[in-house]
Order: sequence, then C-alpha cells, then structure tokens
Amino acid sequence: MTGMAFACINGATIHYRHRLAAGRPTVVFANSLGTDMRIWNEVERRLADDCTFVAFDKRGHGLSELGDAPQTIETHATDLAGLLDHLGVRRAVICGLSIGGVIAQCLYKTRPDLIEGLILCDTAAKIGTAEMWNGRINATLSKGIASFADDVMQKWFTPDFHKNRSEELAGYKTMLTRQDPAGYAAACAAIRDADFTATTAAIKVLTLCIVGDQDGSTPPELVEALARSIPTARFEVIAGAGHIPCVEQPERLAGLIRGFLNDVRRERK
Ligand SMILES: O=C(O)CCC(=O)CC(=O)O
Repeated sequence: MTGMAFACINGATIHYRHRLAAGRPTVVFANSLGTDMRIWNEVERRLADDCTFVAFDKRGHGLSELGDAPQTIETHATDLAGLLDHLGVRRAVICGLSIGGVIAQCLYKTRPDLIEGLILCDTAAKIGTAEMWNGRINATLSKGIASFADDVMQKWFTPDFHKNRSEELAGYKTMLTRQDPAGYAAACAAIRDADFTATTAAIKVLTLCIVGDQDGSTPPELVEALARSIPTARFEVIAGAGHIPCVEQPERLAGLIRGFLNDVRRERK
C-alpha cells in the first residue's frame, strides 16, 4: 500500500504511509515536533529499493487526531506499537527524529521485541528544560505558533538553507504554523516530561546516532553524549544540516541509513 492511509490506534485516528519493498527490512520513520511525515519524502525516494517504508503523523500533528489519551511519550510509543501491530510488522528498525527519537527510546524500553535497530537522529535522552518547554507551551496557547516560528526555523535549518532555499524555508515554516496548537503544546509537554537518561545504557540493538553539524536544538555534543551512553551505538555528523537533515541533506542521511541497514543485516547472520 502507498499514499495516505488511516487507522484507529489507541483511540485516535492516525495518518500513516506504508510502502512495501519485498524481502527488505522495515524502517519506521517518526518525525519531529511541529512537522508531519512529509519531511521524509526525499529520504523515502532514495531508499525505495532498500527498505519497506512506514511513516506516520504522531497524534496531534499532521492529519492525526489528538485523542483523549494522556499526552505523554509513553502514549506516543504505545501508538507506534499499535501501528506496527496494525500493519503486521513484528520487528523493524525505528528511525526517530528529535521527539521521534525519544519515542523510539521509549518503545525500546517498553517493547524491545519490536525493534531490530535504532536510528536516533538529532535527539537526546532528554531534550531541553522544563522552563523552556513551559515557555513554549504558554507562547503556543496564548500567542500562537507563528509568534516563535522564525526562531524555530533558525534551529531547523542552516544559514545556507535560509539564503539559498527560501521557497522550501517558507513551506516548512507553513508546515510548522499549521500544526494544531493543542497537539503541538501536548507534544511539548510530552518532551518536557520525558527522560531516558537512566535507560540508554541498557539498549542492546545496533544503534546509529546522527546529528546535523549546525543543529540548534539538539547540538552535536548532546547527540554524541547519547551515542556514548549506548554501548551498541555509532555516531555520525552530517555536514551542512541543522535539526532536520532529512530535508536539508537527504542524500547523506539516506546513505547513512542504507549503510546501517547493511550492518543490521550482517548482525542478523
Ligand atoms: O524537534 C523536536 O522534536 C524537539 C523540539 C526541538 O528541539 C526543536 C524546536 O525547537 O522546535
């Protein structure tokens, strides 16, 4: 199946995309705060022969409902497990960007049986401080996402992207500002309350930690610290990328994912 699909998962209608590549490993892509699954389009195109592709809009983002479940990282991880069950996927590589990477760490803690490998992209065991996220939640609900969207763009994309890819910049800013404020604020609260610092050392599957060299949200030192805390992890830096390398450097990111899938295949034998 390709294109848009919807399923009721854990009480909310979740928007997802599933493209089969027979005999290939399944990679599930979990996106970042304020984005929807279209950020993976250019990576998906490059990996068409390498993996079965699954992406989804987490609850409260894109075309997925917010629902009534508690707005925690555990709920997002339960949704992801539910989506895998719905698709009949027994084991997958999870590639999570930022909050998507936190959701992946949570899924490893609660359902390690589902995970064949982890790609933790521009993420950390704990992102930001309670003060910062409370400020973001207040601004979202009182003044709207547009009130801080330009600041977020500075973290998402490099100065070079701002200078030379202004149409895309405008498009991704629109993606951010069109998110449901309630869904966005709920995801900020979920990030604020999540801390996997105590559990990363227990990760046993092959893991690749990746960061854009100019990431203003989860800077290289933070992602390197995450990689160092996971015994099975490797660390890679993507030059010329901010917080969203799948948009800014899809060729380089797809190459790293392809190499990682080869490592996972070798590990299986
Ligand atoms: O992108 C995420 O999922 C986490 C939020 C973040 O650090 C980027 C931002 O400032 O919106």
